Amino acid sequence: MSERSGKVQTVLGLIEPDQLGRTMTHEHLTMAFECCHVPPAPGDEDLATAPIKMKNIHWLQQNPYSHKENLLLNQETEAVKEELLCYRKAGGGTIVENTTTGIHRNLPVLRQLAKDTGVHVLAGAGYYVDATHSDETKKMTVEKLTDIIVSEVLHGADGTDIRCGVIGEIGTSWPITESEKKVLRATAHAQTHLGCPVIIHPGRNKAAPAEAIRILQEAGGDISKTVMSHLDRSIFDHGELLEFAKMGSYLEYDLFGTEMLNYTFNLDVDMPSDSQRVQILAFLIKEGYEDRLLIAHDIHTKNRLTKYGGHGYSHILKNIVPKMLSRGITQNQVDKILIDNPKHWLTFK
Ligand SMILES: CCC(=O)NCCS(=O)(=O)O
Repeated sequence: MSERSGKVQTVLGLIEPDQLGRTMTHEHLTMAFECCHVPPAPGDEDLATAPIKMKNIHWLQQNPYSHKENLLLNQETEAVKEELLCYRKAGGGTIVENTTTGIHRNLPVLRQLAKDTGVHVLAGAGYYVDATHSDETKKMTVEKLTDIIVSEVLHGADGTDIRCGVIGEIGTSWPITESEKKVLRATAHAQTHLGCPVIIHPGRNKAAPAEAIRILQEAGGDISKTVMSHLDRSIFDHGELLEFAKMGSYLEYDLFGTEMLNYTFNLDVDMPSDSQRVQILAFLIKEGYEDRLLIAHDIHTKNRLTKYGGHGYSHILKNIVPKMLSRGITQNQVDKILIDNPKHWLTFK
């Protein structure tokens, strides 16, 4: 048994699982997303370079990835700190910060935010999608990748002594690349060694979540302690969703607050509204999955912050929970989704 067994590892050290409280299992507090810039539509070039102003907010919400400055959440630490204080006031306890290598993880900033706000923050080990893997990363063996991920959890990451409390978000594209497959196998090996929580970012295809789970499974990963993120934009057919749910991972709806007409990363996808997300949660609860559901906002661009007219980190607590209750989801089920399920996922075996 390790010192982590039965505990949760935050950026300020180990805590008891009961200390977590209400938990957003997929957020970013500081990161940069230049890797995923989408050129603006013809005619929108001026909007894409204009300073962020009230009159441009709607365009920004519809085209968040076409404005380079909007992709730099790491410039907004003061605003994020204010938001975390509001999150605490609204009853929030913990944030799982999913920034991994490739999108500018900054552990000292996470530690300072946790100290300044009293919100428990967990950091993520491992690597984002292939497009951000360095040449050095791409050349690594599964064994080397495993050693690095294990060390990020046991000793600290990025040259600091700040330890990660989850592996992920581990990035995958569609189709999953060879480098991403190695990282998935290393994730499974590290999880076997550590007994820790894992969280996966699937490629933008309905087959992507199951394929990532199969690779983890074949490498010995513990799927019952693994979260599949971004199901909001991945699997739409209810039958296919239930087939995926049977594989046994946690099912995460983590794009609450994102309502856009054209999802520029995949124009075939109609991004659901928050009301539709609540309907899907109610459906999965009816089908017996209330112990496997997790929710979050996945804030990763400036426009999602209240400073820029966005919904902020408290949207779920302030607006979505009342909506869930009004749609027949019970308080006990809400508490499972926000408190009990995150607690079980985040506790080391
Ligand atoms: C780093 C943040 C991230 O990957 N968010 C997911 C966005 S999406 O793929 O669901 O559009």
